[in-house]
Amino acid sequence: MRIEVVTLFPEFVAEAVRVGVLGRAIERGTVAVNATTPREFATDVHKSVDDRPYGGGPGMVMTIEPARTSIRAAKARLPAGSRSVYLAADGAPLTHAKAQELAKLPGLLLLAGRYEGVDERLIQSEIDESVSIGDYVLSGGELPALVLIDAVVRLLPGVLGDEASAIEDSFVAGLLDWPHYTRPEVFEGQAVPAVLVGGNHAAIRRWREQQALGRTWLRRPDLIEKLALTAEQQRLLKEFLAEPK
Ligand SMILES: Nc1nonc1C(=O)NC1CCNCC1
Repeated sequence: MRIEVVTLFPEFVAEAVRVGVLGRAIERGTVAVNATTPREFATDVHKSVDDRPYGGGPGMVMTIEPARTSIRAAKARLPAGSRSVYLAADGAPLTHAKAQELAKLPGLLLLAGRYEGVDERLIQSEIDESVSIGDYVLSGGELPALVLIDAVVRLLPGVLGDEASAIEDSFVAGLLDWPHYTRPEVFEGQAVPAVLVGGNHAAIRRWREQQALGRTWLRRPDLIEKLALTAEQQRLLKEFLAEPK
């Protein structure tokens, strides 16, 4: 997969993707991430990329040019069938399902905006869809682009050492994750749940599913409502809720 990020801070993106799972996926050639700036296509002496908003109001707006030239140059480096995404607070939510959908594509163009936003005509002419990583406003689209890249790349074949860890991620089942523990087995008197050190894999799977169900019910009832829980899941959840906390 090839990913082109159009951003005013290409060095930030280039540095951030060099670490961890992303960095290894790039080294292996599973994914290529290239970041470029519209500023290299700016024709005025000040290398302008923004201007004041029509209608007044605070802040600045990213102008159509040179961003459009930059986007089109990036698209020319992407394979046919690639998709262009604008990271914006008013975009559609980034979900696991969306990440799975994007992970099937041969390439992605990610536009990371700054300022109040970008000229709407640029979005209309160059962008396939807008995506948001959450209902809050950030100072730039670079962190959202990096979040999207991480969520997508970890789903590519061979990227995760143990592919099961992506498949087992509770979000695949529409649930929050279960709690994780590692050594020491007892820390300041707090022991790891006995089931996890008992070696009974069926009991461990059951406990993890029960924890995922319980935590989702407590923290994200909106997710639970979307699920058609099996009779066994309903029983596990009822048992979880009956336990003294
Ligand atoms: N939340 C967000 N998910 O994606 N992008 C988000 C965001 O806040 N973008 C900023 C909005 C204001 N202009 C600079 C970019």
